Amino acid sequence: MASLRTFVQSEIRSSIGVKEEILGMDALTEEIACVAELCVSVFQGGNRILLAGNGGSAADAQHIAAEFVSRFMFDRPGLPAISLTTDPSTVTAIGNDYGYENLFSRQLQANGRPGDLFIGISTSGKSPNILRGFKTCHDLGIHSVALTGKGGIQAMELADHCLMVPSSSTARIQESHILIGHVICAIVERLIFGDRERL
Ligand SMILES: O=C(CO)[C@@H](O)[C@H](O)[C@H](O)[C@H](O)COP(=O)(O)O
Ligand SMILES: [Zn+2]
Repeated sequence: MASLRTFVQSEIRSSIGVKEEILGMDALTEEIACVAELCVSVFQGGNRILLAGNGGSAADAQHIAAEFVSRFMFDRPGLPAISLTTDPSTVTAIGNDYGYENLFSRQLQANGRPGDLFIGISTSGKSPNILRGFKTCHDLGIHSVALTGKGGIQAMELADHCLMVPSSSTARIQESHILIGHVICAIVERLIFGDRERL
């Protein structure tokens, strides 16, 4: 059996490989920039960004919301973003009373407003609670963005924008999702608060 160090190196190589592939995809890198501009117009219009995901992607949703509300690269006023995964009372009440598949659609209906933006993160692109979230956005006039992987055709069809990482590995997709999230935060922060010359 190969040494553990060889395994570590091959995992790192595989993660870099997916990111190299994204780097070469003009349509995807263009779409990432386009989603960042959408985030700017949502915030400048006085609206909010709502994020959601399951498992590791729930952590990514919280992580990105925190970058907006607190800070990313430099000090500036907070931007309104909320992760729909972080309130155990809400999560357990909806899960228990309405079913897990309604977890995000119910919260979007309760707290989303027309002009807000929902970022649904699903590596498979098949999680029912995320897909229902996109449908609810459509009904309520909420913009929607899917962060997904190669299999995320349904998510791509339901969301207004889709950032599809060219991989079928959950871990590799998640690693690229957080990279994409950070790039979007960096662009949004600079476009709203200055420092444009560094873009
Ligand atoms: O973090 C990981 C695997 O890296 C897991 O917790 C993973 O997020 C969970 O299995 C999720 O339920 C997967 O959901 P999705 O990304 O397919 O929507
Ligand atoms: Zn994980």
